[in-house]
Amino acid sequence: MWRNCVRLARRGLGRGAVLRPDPTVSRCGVSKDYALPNSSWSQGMMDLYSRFLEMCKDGTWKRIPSYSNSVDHIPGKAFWGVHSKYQPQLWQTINMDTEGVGFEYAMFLNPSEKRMVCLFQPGPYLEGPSGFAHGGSTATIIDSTIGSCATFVAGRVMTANLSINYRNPIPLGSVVLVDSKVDQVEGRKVFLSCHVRSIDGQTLHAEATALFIRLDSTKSLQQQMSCQ
Ligand SMILES: CCCCCCCCCCCCCCCC(=O)SCCNC(=O)CCNC(=O)[C@H](O)C(C)(C)COP(=O)(O)OP(=O)(O)OC[C@H]1O[C@@H](n2cnc3c(N)ncnc32)[C@H](O)[C@@H]1OP(=O)(O)O
Repeated sequence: MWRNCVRLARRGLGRGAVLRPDPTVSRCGVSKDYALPNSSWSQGMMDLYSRFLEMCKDGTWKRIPSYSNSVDHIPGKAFWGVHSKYQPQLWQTINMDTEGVGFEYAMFLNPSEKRMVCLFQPGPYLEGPSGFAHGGSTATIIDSTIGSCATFVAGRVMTANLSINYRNPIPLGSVVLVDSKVDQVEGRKVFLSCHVRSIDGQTLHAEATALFIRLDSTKSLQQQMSCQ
């Protein structure tokens, strides 16, 4: 399957094909959960996913679907994306319409530990150095995982600072675990840290720290930004 994805990706790129959002989702607004197993997932990704699903059974962990923002999972919090006309497209941009070529991922939240993990399998469209994930895609998945974690703790947040040390390149098609947690909350500031490791835990691919700032919950993002 992985070889097929690479071939498909290369063919598509060769013809200058443009990936489009899934029309069934963007046109009628029906949400599709992209953070679910598909045929592009490797055995390692499937095994890890099953392990976390198992841990969801006693309520320790909670699976975060792709189609709804993590804010949606916090009781009493408003849906962050409701003010944005672009919200329905966000997930397709991230996951693309062809399985396996972009960001394949699944997120799980541990509320009591204020921890969010992301199982991440980068596809060929994310290539930076030959055969490895582009650093920007690693930054994206880190920011999204840490951001979801901060969102769970503080509600509507934005990244103010993200500092990443890249330790070892991530091979395309491999599976890594992005493990983030909240370290401290000071007023509107949420400090977090994150490690990206291979699934056997032997390779540290990246480590990061981040500062997120909580936004005014009574304003839409657009109102918030136009006030500055
Ligand atoms: C791929 C698979 C996806 C999976 C799917 C999951 C989806 C899950 C989605 C949810 C997760 C979203 C994750 C993405 C999140 C972004 O990508 S956000 C986009 C990137 N970030 C931005 O564009 C932010 C741009 N900056 C800003 O808008 C504003 O500077 C901010 C950050 C909102 C802060 O502005 P403000 O509210 O006016 O706050 P301000 O008064 O300036 O600062 C408050 C305090 O923070 C401090 N501060 C502010 N900035 C900084 C800084 N950079 N460094 C240090 N201190 C700072 C200030 O000094 C101040 O401190 P005190 O004086 O109170 O001690």
